[in-house]
Order: sequence, then structure tokens, then C-alpha cells
Amino acid sequence: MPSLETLPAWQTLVDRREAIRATRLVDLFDADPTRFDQFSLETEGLLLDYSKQPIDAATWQALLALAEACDLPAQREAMFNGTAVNSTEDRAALHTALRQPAAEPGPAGEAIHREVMDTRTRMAELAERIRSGEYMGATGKPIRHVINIGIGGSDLGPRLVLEALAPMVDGPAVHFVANVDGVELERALAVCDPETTLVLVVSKSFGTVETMANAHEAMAWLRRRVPSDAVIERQVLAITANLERVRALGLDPALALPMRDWVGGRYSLWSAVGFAIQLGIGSDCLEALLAGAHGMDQHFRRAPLDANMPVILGLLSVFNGTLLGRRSQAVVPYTERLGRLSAYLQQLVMESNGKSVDRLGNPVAVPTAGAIWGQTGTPGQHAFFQALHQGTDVVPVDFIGVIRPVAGERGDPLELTAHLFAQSQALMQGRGGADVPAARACPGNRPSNTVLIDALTPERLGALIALYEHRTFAEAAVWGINPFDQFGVELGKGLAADLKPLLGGATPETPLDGSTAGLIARYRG
Ligand SMILES: O=P(O)(O)OC[C@H]1O[C@H](O)[C@H](O)[C@@H](O)[C@@H]1O
Repeated sequence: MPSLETLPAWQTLVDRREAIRATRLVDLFDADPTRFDQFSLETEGLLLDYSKQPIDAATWQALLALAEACDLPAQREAMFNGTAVNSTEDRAALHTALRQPAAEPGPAGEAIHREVMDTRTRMAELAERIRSGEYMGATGKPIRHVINIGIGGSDLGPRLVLEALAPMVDGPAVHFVANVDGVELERALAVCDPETTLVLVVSKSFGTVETMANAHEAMAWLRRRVPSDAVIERQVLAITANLERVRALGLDPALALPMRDWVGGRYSLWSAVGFAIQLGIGSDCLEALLAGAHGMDQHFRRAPLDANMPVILGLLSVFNGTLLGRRSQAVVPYTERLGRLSAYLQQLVMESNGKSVDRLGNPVAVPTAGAIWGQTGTPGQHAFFQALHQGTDVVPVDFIGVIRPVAGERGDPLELTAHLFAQSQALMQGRGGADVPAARACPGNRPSNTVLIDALTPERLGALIALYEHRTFAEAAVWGINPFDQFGVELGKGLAADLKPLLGGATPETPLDGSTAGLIARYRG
């Protein structure tokens, strides 16, 4: 596997780096009024405008050559066909198989497809029985509330989707509980009637301590408050890839909804992890979400690199973050419905690509994923945009706009859209001149992408999330890293387990570092 910095295409980019830094975006537009046509494309109801990036035809060709030199197309095919692309864990990464249409077994093959469809059928049957009121709680009352207990990938995806598709929610109210501090659980229990509440315990591993602790609490609440021995069996459902552990929680593995080890947690909303989504918006809307994601899968798999939206976004991320040293990236959706997107992308991008070794275990020679962060516009404009306009760091921005409302949604996107376009224009143009005092001058020349969605329907949302998944894969392919493991997360988990008894008063077997010892002493007072 060639290392990025040894590739001629990378050298070409490095050689051009100073010229790129000196490029003025406004000059590029002056020189070529058709620039928007050249550096924008539309697919699956999403328009991507990347003309406000400091690229010209030659730079763009070098970036595309880099993608070819890194074997991006072969890596992409390996992911789709079920090769163990997660090499450190010897697993495939088949989230794309989860959104394959029922009638078409995809590149991962018949057996996987059958398994996916079996689970999808089971989910749909159960969801419709619950939504229709046919499936009832232990005391014979229909389910009105769902508490989704899960963290990380077992929380963020369903939460993002249900918030984004709120106008379509017509099922039980879904409450999400991720943190172990008790606040979210308390809030959920305060508004739920125990006899009409279904608890979903969602954990791929079924060993995540936060999730297990919250599940125990919620189950104790149900036992206390519902006068039926059947309450746990009727009102607690496990969703997991580790069916053996389900019994330890006192649940029947045969009733659990399964997922497989070939779907990573942060890519799992398309699996049984999305059951809360299905309960909230129904199976037809969930199918539409999957169809939108599948549409983006098809585009990613088939479109040539130079007309491939995820590849383009991935290359621009490498271009800004690795070549130009712009180590953080903001994502600003202009709708509160996507208020959860930055949290979702933090796990997707930073857990996938916050890596320092390549797929062979050798240290990477160039920086990989930096920080991705953001907030909705317009509130973000009144918070951190000052730094985007006048700060010393250049932060590339992904603006996300929605052109028209969906049925049942109030408001006219015109006001929001005007703000969005104005911000990307202001970042590019800046403000200066002899009569502008220094404190008021904005340097401009700050790059951004704009993704415009025609309407925030389930299909478009599916396509948007899949777009960012594949963008994350594309940049990992160029960096030569494995985006599907997350061993860094394990270290802290292990240490927390070791420290817990010490916080309770036990004596450490080996001396602790001075800081940790001092903090424990203060905690214990
Ligand atoms: O679904 P679970 O097994 O409970 O895992 C929940 C989360 O745990 C860890 O933090 C992993 O790094 C995440 O990728 C995962 O989504």
C-alpha cells in the first residue's frame, strides 16, 4: 500500500500549495463566470456547490489523480462486496447492504441480503403491531411512549433522524437516554406512563456500562410501577449483536432484534438500531429513508470520481485539512431539524478517521481527521461566526440549506436561505479597503461548500447521511487508514472500570499518577 506522501499526485499538490494559498476566490470567479457550473453537481435531490474552494482545473485533476493512486475505487468496491475492510477486527463494513431494496440482492450477496430482509420483515411486523395498538403492554394498554436507551451509534443516528423528520412522527413519542448521569432518564420517566411505555435497550455489544446501568434503572421503574409479572417480557426489547448477553439482563434473546458484527455502531441506524425511528415514523417512511441512502450508495459506487459527490467532499476535506492545514471544519445546517447533525458527524468522522496509523499499522505521515463541529444557522451566526469571519484560523464550512418545507412544517425557508447565502458570500468576499478600519476588515477568501436539499423528506435525509458516511470513507481511503475500528475509545473505558473501586475507597494496587490520585482524594473529600 503506497503511503500518501510518496505519491506523485500528492507531490503535485504539495508543489502547488503556496500558489493555492495565494489564490483569491473572487479572482477565480472573475476569471471564469461559469465556475459554478464546473464546480457543482446534483444527485439524489442534493445540490453540492464547491465552487467557493480554492481549486482550479489543474488542482482538481491532481486531487482526482490522488484518489486513483490511492485505489479509492477498489477500496470502495471491497467495502460494498463484503471484503473484511475493517482489517484490524477482520470484519466487513456492510451498512450499505442494510439499505438494499428488497427485490435486489446487492454486491454483498444473497445470504447477507436474506438475513437483512428477515430482520427488516420482523421489525416492520412488530413496529406496525405496536403502532396500531395491537401489541400492548403487560396490563393491556397500547404503547404510547418509547424510551431508547443507547449511547454513541446506538443513540445518535435514531435521535438525528427522528428530530429531522419530526413533522412525520405519528407513532409513540420516543425519548432518548444516552448519558449515565440520570438526567435524561429522569426526564423521560417523568413524562412516561409506565403501563404504556416500551423500553428499547440498544447496544451492539450489550456490554456498554452506561446503557446497562440505564437499562437496569428503567427496568426497576417498570417492575415497581406496573402490576404484572410479564412487564419485562412485554415492555423491554433488546436490540443487539450479542444475543448471549441479553439473557444476563433477564430478557429473552428470541425476542431481541438482531444486528450483525459487520455493521459498525456509528453506521448502524439502518439496522435494527433504527427501530425507534420505525416506531416513530412508520415503516413506509423508514423504507424511504433507506431508499434515499441506497440512492446515494448507487451514486457513490457508480459515478465517475469527478462527478461523485462523496468523493468530491472527501477530497476537499483532505485538501483543506491535510494539504492546507485547516484542522477544523464547521458544519452549519440552516434548519433546527438538523440540530443534531454536528453531534452525529462528530462520531461519524472523528471516531472513524481520528487515526494515527495506516491500515498496515504504520504511522501516518500526514494529519488525518481534525475536528468537525457546528451548530444550526442562524443561531451559530450569533455565536461562533465572528471567528469564522475574522479569526486567525481558516475554518472551511459546509453550509446545508433546505429549499422548501415538507407538509406539516411551518415557515418559509427564504429568510434562512438568504442568511445562508449571505454568510458563504461574506466568508468569500470579506470586507476591506483603505476606508475600512482594521477592526472592521474581514479578510475573506474563506472556503465553503454548500449542500442544498430540495426538501427534508426521509429520502433526502437518507441521502444526506449516506453522503457524509461515504465522504468519511473516501477521505480514509486517501489517507490509507481503517475508518471502521475505534480502539482509542476502549482505553478510557477500561481505565474507568479500574478507577471506579478507587473512587469508592479501595486502595490502588499500584501507585497512581499524582494528578489522578489528587483528583480522587478531592472527590472523596
Ligand atoms: O452499541 P454499543 O455496543 O453499546 O456501543 C456504543 C458505542 O460504544 C463505543 O463508544 C464505541 O466507540 C461506539 O462506536 C459505539 O457506538
